[in-house]
Amino acid sequence: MTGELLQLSSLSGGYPPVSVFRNVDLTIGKGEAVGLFGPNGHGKTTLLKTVAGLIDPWDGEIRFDGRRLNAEGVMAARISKHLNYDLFRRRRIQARDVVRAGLIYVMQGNLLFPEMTVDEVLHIAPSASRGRSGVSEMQSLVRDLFPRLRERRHSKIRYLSGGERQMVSIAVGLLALPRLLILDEPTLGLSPKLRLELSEAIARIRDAQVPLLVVDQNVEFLTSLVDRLYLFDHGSITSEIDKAHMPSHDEIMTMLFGSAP
Ligand SMILES: Nc1ncnc2c1ncn2[C@@H]1O[C@H](COP(=O)(O)OP(=O)(O)OP(=O)(O)O)[C@@H](O)[C@H]1O
Repeated sequence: MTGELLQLSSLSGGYPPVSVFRNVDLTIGKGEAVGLFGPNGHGKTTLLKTVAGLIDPWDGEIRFDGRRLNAEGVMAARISKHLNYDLFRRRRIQARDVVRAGLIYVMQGNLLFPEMTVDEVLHIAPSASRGRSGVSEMQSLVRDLFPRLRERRHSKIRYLSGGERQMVSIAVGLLALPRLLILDEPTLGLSPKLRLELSEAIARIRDAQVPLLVVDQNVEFLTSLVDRLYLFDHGSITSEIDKAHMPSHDEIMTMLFGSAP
């Protein structure tokens, strides 16, 4: 394995019995920032949740730093729709193992504990990085990136704006000392000013050498951020584009939809 951090090979999955993505081949090299762009509802989040160990893959391979994270073989059909599949069949991938390996997924929609304060949430985050060095450096990067969180440190999560919650979510991901940080729609639903603030913070995370996989609907943000961009359509990767050959917004729209809107 040469320099690959994440390697997905012929990965397929979905919500049984509905297939959502199929035969996905995707790699992220050490130190790389990679983007995934495509229409809504075509399976990007389902793919990311599968890589994060939240959903069992149906077929294919997830390798992280050369180590296989999912069990070998093809997932058999579900025996009964009335039974909890997880109760009688071993999971094919464990979210706990994925996190311990350093693959950290910041979900879409800021799923945080609403009754906890910012400080409380940020203090439990480093437990995922037990025994690894670099926590204080990461804490200092987080303080630099999101000074607003210091001002809001005694506030409960439920009282934060959408942008502030997104900052907390990304901060939690960083404090877990990711070897790869996956961000799912980090700028979704934010005002233009906050979107810019978040985009700049994510560019600084890239500059701090944290490998990234980012899904976002803002294609200009993605193309300026990443070393490589994958286009994703109807559950499959349709193109892989290098930074040196990055198309314009209109060209990407034409590649995906046949014409720019
Ligand atoms: N928990 C679920 N159970 C069953 N189907 C689901 C579930 N979550 C999502 N889906 C379906 O899976 C398909 C892919 O959704 P997914 O959220 O992965 O797409 P997406 O490309 O990330 O879109 P978006 O950008 O809107 O989140 C959609 O048809 C969606 O309705």
